[in-house]
Amino acid sequence: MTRIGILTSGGDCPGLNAVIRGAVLKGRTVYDQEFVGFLDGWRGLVEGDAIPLDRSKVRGLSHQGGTILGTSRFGPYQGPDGGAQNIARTLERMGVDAVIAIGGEGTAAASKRLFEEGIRIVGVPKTIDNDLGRTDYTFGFDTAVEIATEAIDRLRTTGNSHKRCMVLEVMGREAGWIALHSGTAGGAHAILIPEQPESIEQICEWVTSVRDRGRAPMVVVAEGFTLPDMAEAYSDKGRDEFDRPRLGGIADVLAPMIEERTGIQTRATILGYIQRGGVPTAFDRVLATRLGMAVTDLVADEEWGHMVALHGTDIVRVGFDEALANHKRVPKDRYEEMRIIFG
Ligand SMILES: Nc1ncnc2c1ncn2[C@@H]1O[C@H](COP(=O)(O)OP(=O)(O)O)[C@@H](O)[C@H]1O
Ligand SMILES: O=P(O)(O)OC[C@H]1O[C@](O)(COP(=O)(O)O)[C@@H](O)[C@@H]1O
Ligand SMILES: [Mg+2]
Repeated sequence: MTRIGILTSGGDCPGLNAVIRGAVLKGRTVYDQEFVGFLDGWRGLVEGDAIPLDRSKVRGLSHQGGTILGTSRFGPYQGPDGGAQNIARTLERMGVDAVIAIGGEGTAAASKRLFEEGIRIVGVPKTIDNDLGRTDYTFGFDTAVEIATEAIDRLRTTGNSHKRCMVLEVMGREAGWIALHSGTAGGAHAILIPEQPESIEQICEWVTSVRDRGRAPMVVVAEGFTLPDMAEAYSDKGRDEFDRPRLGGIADVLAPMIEERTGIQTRATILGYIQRGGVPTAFDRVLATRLGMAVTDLVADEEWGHMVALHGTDIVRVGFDEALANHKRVPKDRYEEMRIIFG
């Protein structure tokens, strides 16, 4: 019997629990695999802190947001017990044969390094930003887009009543997928993403033309968006555990600029962690369950160094290196497609 340790790492998102459930149910049923769950991401692996995961533990999990295992931005090379050699010893001591790491590009980069140093590890892609390469969609993204779209719908009615310009900030550190999709679904008059700088003059031109038609302008901005004169994304919250700037707040920067230049009352809303909380959509539950089930095949086939991914409607296998080499940002033509109707 193969004993597998599962961990969830990086930012959480709806669907993580559905992956865990899918893996445990299929692994037990088809391959007679046994599971433990490492707690709080890589920390649990490094410190050998795990709980047993049997059928009863994953019951009813597919609709539950968050992760029952906890997550963190702790790194596998961190601390006196970190590093591949120590981890190999810890796994042996715990009788764990293989690791399933559910995470984004940071987790995949760490997994790749561990794999190259001999750890039997496979992955499941996770990112709410949807920017991991070689997979069409990641679970959590659809849920975030639904939540952001509902926010736009709600902001519209209050914006219309007051004839105000409403600026909604959504997540998207380096990729503007959530902004592009929710802005498109909600009929935003301008969508601002990290990949495409827009000048404040251009933004105000769109806002003014909307007002001139008697409408209340709706602007959706991703947290990683920069104006042409900004060297980096707006951050006033210090740094995260991995020493990256914590983003958030660009909407508060833009709103007074728009108000001052256009004379239109402008209000900012930062959606924040609401996008990552709560129940996953049906789409995300299905995707997460399928990915969780498929990753047990990777372990059974000993395809270490690979992760499962969505291509069209198929679940396929891709190498960590391949996924990491293709950071999936919004292509110019996808942005231009919508930009035509801004304003
Ligand atoms: N290149 C790397 N080498 C080793 N560890 C890494 C690397 N990149 C990220 N990590 C670790 O993996 C954790 C998860 O990555 P992070 O980028 O925070 O989330 P995600 O996996 O969701 O992208 C990081 O906080 C860090 O501790
Ligand atoms: O939980 P934290 O560290 O505040 O993370 C916030 C960041 O996580 C994200 O949600 C993306 O996280 P993932 O790539 O890990 O899914 C970003 O959009 C946001 O900048
Ligand atoms: Mg990341």
